[in-house]
Order: sequence, then C-alpha cells, then structure tokens
Amino acid sequence: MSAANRPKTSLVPPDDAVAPVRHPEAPAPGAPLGAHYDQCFGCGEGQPHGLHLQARAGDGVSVTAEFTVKAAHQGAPGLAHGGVLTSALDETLGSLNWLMHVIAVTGRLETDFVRPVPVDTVLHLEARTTAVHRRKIYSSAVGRIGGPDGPVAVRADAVFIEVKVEHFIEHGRDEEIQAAMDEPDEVRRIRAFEVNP
Ligand SMILES: CCCCCCCC/C=C\CCCCCCCC(=O)SCCNC(=O)CCNC(=O)[C@H](O)C(C)(C)COP(=O)(O)OP(=O)(O)OC[C@H]1O[C@@H](n2cnc3c(N)ncnc32)[C@H](O)[C@@H]1OP(=O)(O)O
Repeated sequence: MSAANRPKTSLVPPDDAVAPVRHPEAPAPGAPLGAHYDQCFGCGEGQPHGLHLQARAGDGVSVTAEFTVKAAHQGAPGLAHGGVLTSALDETLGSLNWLMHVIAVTGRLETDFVRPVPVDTVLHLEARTTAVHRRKIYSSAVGRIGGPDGPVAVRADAVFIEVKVEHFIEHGRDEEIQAAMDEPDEVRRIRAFEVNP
C-alpha cells in the first residue's frame, strides 16, 4: 500500500506483534546513550542549531531525556513551536532503537499537544517501545513540565521502520556520508548493529 493511502490505524500494532527485546550490550539503565551522529539536529554535539538532547537508558526498551525550550524555539510569543516539540519527541523515540541495536527511521509520528510549553521550560521526556512487527517498531513518548512527575504537556505515538545502513548511503548527500565514514566511532557503532544476535 502506498504511503499516501496508509490508514491512520497504522500506529496500532497488529495482533501478532511481539514484545521488543533489549540488546544484551545496551547501556545499563541510567547510562547516557550518546549521540548517534555528531551533526544530528536532535542529539548532535557538533550541531550549533540543534536541540542537544542527551537520552539516558531506562529499564527494558525505554529512555528518558530533558529538553530545555530556548527563545530560538518559539512559535507564539514566549511559547514553544509545536514542530520543535515534535522534533524533541522524534529524537527521544528514535533513540529507543539503539537499545535494541536496530537502525530505524521514523515512518509515522502523531503528536498530541496537551498544554502550552513556555520558553525556558525543561521538558521531561520519557519514551518506550511497546511492540515490534517485522520491520515495524511501535513506540510512545510523553513530555512533562514542572518536573519529571509534572503534568503531561505533549505525547506522541510513532512507528519506526528498520532499515539497513545502505539507506543512508543511498539517500544521503555524498559530502556528509563520506565525512561520517571517515569517523571511526560512527563506523564502529554502525558495524556493531549489523551483527545482531
Ligand atoms: C557508515 C555509514 C555512515 C552512515 C551513518 C548513519 C548514521 C545514522 C544512524 C541512525 C539514524 C537514525 C536517524 C534518527 C533521526 C530521528 C528519526 C528521524 O527523524 S528519521 C527521518 C525521517 N524519516 C524518514 O526520512 C523516512 C523516509 N521514508 C522512507 O525512507 C521509507 O518510506 C521507509 C524506509 C520508512 C519505508 O520504505 P521501505 O520501502 O523500506 O519499506 P515498505 O515496504 O514501504 O514498508 C515496510 C513496512 O513498514 C510499513 N510502513 C512503511 N512506512 C510506514 C508509515 N509511514 N507508517 C506506518 N507503517 C509504515 C509498511 O506498511 C510495511 O509493513 P509490513 O511489513 O508490510 O507489515
């Protein structure tokens, strides 16, 4: 079925979906995951315009992260732009795949904006993978304000689709692909994922 015709219900795992499996070499709960790519808008330390999210592993296939809303992230005066909040959710959800040692891209992402999020607010993000069906990975996230147990301001459901490293080599711009390939850490990380148990 083409992407344009795919029904909205595609965020619900099918009946024969299975539980996600945490990779034995995933970082221990509480440990930082580290950036998956230095220039990533969501997590890259070398990206001056980025969100600089630092996800930490949780129990099972779950992560937490904090995102501080800056003045550059405004939509309405003094309030976070919804697209930026969705980016923070996307990044947090995407980092779950690294706990399973799976390379995946966002297929579908649906955000509920529950409360406005003012500039300077720390958004406490929490995400968990709930099910896996073939290449499809079903995950959900919430973002709370006023503390890790504060009220929910945003939440999202997503389906990520597993891809091979060739996805990036085929579609990415040569300049950046070559630079990433010249980065020994990046190559080691990607190669480790290709020998899944
Ligand atoms: C050494 C080399 C250096 C490389 C360095 C690489 C480092 C990078 C590492 C890690 C990167 C992680 C990046 C995280 C960043 C944050 C997350 C993002 O924002 S990702 C960007 C936004 N997303 C996209 O750009 C996807 C664009 N879309 C696509 O490329 C394709 O549509 C893709 C791959 C998603 C699917 O295409 P198909 O041809 O491979 O697969 P089909 O056969 O269509 O689908 C497979 C299954 O998935 C379902 N599916 C596909 N798209 C879906 C959708 N949109 N919603 C729901 N289900 C979907 C289908 O129904 C099918 O399911 P059934 O197996 O039949 O049950």
